[in-house]
Amino acid sequence: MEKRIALIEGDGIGPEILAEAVKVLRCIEERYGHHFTYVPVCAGGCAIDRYGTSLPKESLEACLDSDSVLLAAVGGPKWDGVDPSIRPEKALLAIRKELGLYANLRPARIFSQLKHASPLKESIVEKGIDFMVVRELIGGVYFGEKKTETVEGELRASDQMAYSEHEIRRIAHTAFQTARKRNGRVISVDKANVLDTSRLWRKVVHEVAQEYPDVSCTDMLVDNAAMQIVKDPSQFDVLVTENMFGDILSDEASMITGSIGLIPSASLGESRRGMYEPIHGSAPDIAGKNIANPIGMILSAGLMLKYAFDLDEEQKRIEDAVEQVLSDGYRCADIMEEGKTQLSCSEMGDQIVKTIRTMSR
Ligand SMILES: NC(=O)C1=CN([C@@H]2O[C@H](COP(=O)(O)OP(=O)(O)OC[C@H]3O[C@@H](n4cnc5c(N)ncnc54)[C@H](O)[C@@H]3O)[C@@H](O)[C@H]2O)C=CC1
Ligand SMILES: CC(C)CC(=O)C(=O)O
Ligand SMILES: [Mg+2]
Repeated sequence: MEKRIALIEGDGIGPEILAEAVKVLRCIEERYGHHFTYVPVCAGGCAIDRYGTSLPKESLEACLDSDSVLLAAVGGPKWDGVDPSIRPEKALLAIRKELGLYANLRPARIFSQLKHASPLKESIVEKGIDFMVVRELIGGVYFGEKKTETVEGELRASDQMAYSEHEIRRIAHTAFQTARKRNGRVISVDKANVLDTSRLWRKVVHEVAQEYPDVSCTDMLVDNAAMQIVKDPSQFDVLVTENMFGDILSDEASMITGSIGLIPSASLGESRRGMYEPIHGSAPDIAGKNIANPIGMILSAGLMLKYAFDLDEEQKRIEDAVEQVLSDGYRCADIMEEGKTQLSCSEMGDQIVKTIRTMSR
């Protein structure tokens, strides 16, 4: 199989973790006889430094010309002072929007080997943590009109939060279809006691629910959802929500599995071309030290093989190798426990590659 993969390493730990994902992909190519062409794409803070803008036209075109995009992370304090219109994060938002990637699937599943890495009590973890956050990705407050103006002698800023029915309907379908392949339970999270956007969200989700009589659908207010995720995560199967709530709740959900560094994501739209990205950011506090956990990035590459290229067996091989490495007692610093062997970012990549090579097909 021949495929073009746009690689966006971005900033902070981005280059370190993406290098490990590419190592793993090259190993998969070798073992399964595929041929992937890797196209480095400059976006984020590094593009501001080089070209004066976080998403040069050529970079967006390279993403549009690819079969899939693999993105590490963008941003960092170095660019906090730049004009908001060219911030590193703007590049990420623009790629998602231009590629029409309205659905961001963020799994929250605890590896059995990492039960002690969860900050939750053992009695809660034992009940199980395995749910999917289905986050709307190209609407809501991140994309609404922004304004900072002087009103009556003081600055006033506003960000508009808006949703149209079709934007809610399509993500609701994604959630119900996802639930059908899982345990048939959708919890829709909103703030319908306060927000008009949430009241519309609820109405449309309920309409779509009628088309999926085999899937249960309940509503939960977002403040309660934030609490329920730590109180009893086993109640969730598919959690569907709007863009900002999903951004926040998925970071929370990641931590109860041990670390944000473990969680991959798939950003999908109508076309086959999606973007695959770990859910964390550029982690400037640990950048350049070779200590970041590359597992979320590597599992994102795995999701790309499955969703973009239908390479289910290859994806499974990567996931199995990650589990094997954890069973063998290897850990990165973020999930390190007594009695285990601590690996650097690049050593973790090497160990996963070595394990893929030694596993029988
Ligand atoms: N998709 C993206 O490109 C995203 C970019 N960002 C940007 O990243 C920058 C930093 O944001 P923060 O709020 O600090 O969030 P962050 O997710 O980068 O880091 C939060 C904490 O998690 C740790 N962490 C993150 N990934 C890790 C990994 N793979 N292994 C071990 N530890 C890891 C970091 O060291 C830090 O302590 C900001 O500029 C932000 O805008 C934030 C979220 C998503
Ligand atoms: C950096 C942002 C644009 C969004 C974010 O935090 C995320 O998608 O996880
Ligand atoms: Mg986030």
